[in-house]
Amino acid sequence: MRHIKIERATDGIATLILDNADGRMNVVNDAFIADMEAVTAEITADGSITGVIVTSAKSTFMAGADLKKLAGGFTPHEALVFSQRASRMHRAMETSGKPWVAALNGLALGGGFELALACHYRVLVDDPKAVVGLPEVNVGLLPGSGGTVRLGIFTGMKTAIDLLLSGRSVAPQEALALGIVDEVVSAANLIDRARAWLGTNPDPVREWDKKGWVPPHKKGMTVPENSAAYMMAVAEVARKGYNAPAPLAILASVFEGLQLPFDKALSVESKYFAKLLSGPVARNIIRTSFISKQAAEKGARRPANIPVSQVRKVAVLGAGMMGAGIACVSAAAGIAVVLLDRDVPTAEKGKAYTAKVQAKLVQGGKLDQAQADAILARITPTDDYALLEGCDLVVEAVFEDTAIKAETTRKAEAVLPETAVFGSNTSTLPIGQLAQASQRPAQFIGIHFFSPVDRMGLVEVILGKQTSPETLARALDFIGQLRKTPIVVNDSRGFYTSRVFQTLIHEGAAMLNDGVPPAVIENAAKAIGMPVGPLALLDELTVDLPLKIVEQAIAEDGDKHIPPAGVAVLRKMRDEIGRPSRKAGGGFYEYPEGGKKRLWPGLAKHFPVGLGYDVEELKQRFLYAQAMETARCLEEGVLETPEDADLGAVFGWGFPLWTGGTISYIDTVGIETFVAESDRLAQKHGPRFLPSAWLRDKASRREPIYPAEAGVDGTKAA
Ligand SMILES: NC(=O)c1ccc[n+]([C@@H]2O[C@H](COP(=O)([O-])OP(=O)(O)OC[C@H]3O[C@@H](n4cnc5c(N)ncnc54)[C@H](O)[C@@H]3O)[C@@H](O)[C@H]2O)c1
Repeated sequence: MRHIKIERATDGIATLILDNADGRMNVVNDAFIADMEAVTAEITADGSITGVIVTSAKSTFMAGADLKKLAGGFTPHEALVFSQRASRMHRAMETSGKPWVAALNGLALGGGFELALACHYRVLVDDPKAVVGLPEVNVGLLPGSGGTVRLGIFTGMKTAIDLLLSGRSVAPQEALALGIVDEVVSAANLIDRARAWLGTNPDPVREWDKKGWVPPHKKGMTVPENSAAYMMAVAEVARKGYNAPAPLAILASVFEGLQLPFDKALSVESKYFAKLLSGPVARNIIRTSFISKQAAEKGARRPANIPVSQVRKVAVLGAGMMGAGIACVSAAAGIAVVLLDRDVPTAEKGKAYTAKVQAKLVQGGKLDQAQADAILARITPTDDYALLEGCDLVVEAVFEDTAIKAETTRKAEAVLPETAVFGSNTSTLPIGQLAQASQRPAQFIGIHFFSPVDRMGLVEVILGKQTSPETLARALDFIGQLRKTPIVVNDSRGFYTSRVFQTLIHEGAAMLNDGVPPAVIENAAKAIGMPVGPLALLDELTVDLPLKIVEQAIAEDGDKHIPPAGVAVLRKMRDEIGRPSRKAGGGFYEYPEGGKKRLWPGLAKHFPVGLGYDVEELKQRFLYAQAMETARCLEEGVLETPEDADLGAVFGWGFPLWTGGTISYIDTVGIETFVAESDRLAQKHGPRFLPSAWLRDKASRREPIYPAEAGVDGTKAA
């Protein structure tokens, strides 16, 4: 047995020690299930064994399912077989005729906690890191090996729904209060307490396996608090506008499970699980937010054969909003930071941002004061370029102005070591253009952070034509030190994220011109899962910024991918109406002092509401506009991989995770449908939706953009 060790004691108690031979954590996969089936059969047949303790040799108990396996592509039948087998594994433990106790020595999540729930008793170590929970909803799934059924019985509908729909991790004391673990004890006492409970001669037959057991909510809808909790949860799911099918499947599985005989309930749960696992949403979420993300973080795009480097001293030029954030995350990663601005008070103000962030972490118990002080002490605010001596890498974050950026580049290079990498945090200016000011264009690169830097995990790396592979490797090593997720794109106007993101706001503005009520526009964007509506976004950005970008693009290459009607709306807001932004006192919204922002009623006069609109088509326009522009980026070589496209979309500008990202969205819709629907939208709304020959060609060959038939780890689908 490779993943489970069995120790037999003279008192008849067998201890199973989970110890995944292939990885850092215990996970549920075929190999583990096979081991567990064999060991359970052995225990059941062995009359000398009187009780079983399950614990782990790792620092955690068990993390859950092997996500690589789950993303591998399942048919509905394969998914059903997988779920039923895992369910049977737990049932075999539960009905072995011996009492089982889970001695949870660390975190137990997902499949790990389902295994614990299948034991007759659970003892959890009293350690803040030893959280328990069923987070499957976060990957578009439900716990499919008894989790929804047992949790429903243990806690009742309301708590089960709360835990399953939030997917939250529960700390030991709360787990005890909720009754999902039976004891919380110190690490030293864990096994003794498990053993002591077995010593009390517990009944190995669960109540639901006894004759005459009535499911707790057999009366179903007639139990008022049960049906009320269910209906309120359904309404809440609708209100939040979830697009993934998992929440509704979870609700149905718990609700129906509480009304059925136990094994029937498990089989219903398996069916819901199979539907989710064989559908595209779970696959998309897992692929982007786990598999591609981890690959990017482990250096998927890092040029090989270049020694791994480490930044010890970084210069951040410009201590404004972005520079302050970049200094903060660099110092927190243990890097010495020179934070330079035009004058010392401004640089000091930038440093104060780190003090504020660290103070919050100390307050929340995430950091102690000495650590916070050490982080702050790493930042040296200055206006003196001489201090840049010895910096391995620079991130320039001064105003978005080519001349100012050129001046800071020249001044910095005069002092920096010959080998230093120069990264610009520009969001729109082509890297090739900025590199003209550099004496060392091979060492010049775009390192584009997102705001707020300390909370946004993505960094878009932009390669100029002359950027060397070594510079790319060193930039990626730096991003790795900051524990952020990189994507790598090639130079062009707006690169990838800024270029595609603007299509959302221009589409929203065009809708206003079409006569769609502003509230409907905002709600349509939120209904697909965008975090903020386009009009609210425009108010935050100020209409000047997208206008400047689009006007330049139109002047240079007559951009046909931006709706002219949307551009006209932005111009009108700025030039005629005089409401360019929130900062300027108001834009599409008004911001009453002390009150909540609300859409500005004057919009109705300037943009009269038309006769009709189709909300589904509005949603489609938002999704298609962004997906189409991403496809163009891939076709033009701005993007090199669909993985970079999806990571940038989801983690850069908040494209809804349920889609997996803009390219996964096209593949999920189906490339032929995407092209046909785009043609329809183009006819109705303009050439920005027209598919290119490249897309049409793929559609004619029914060739998805992600490599066909390959699992996400490169293996053939199971
Ligand atoms: N704001 C965002 O969300 C965001 C996101 C990604 C990238 N960016 C890019 O990051 C850069 C900075 O943006 P920001 O939002 O932090 O701007 P900001 O206006 O908040 O900060 C810019 C800072 O640069 C300083 N500065 C200006 N000229 C200087 C000079 N000659 N020498 C030294 N310091 C100088 C200013 O004093 C100011 O503190 C821009 O290129 C912007 O496009 C911004």
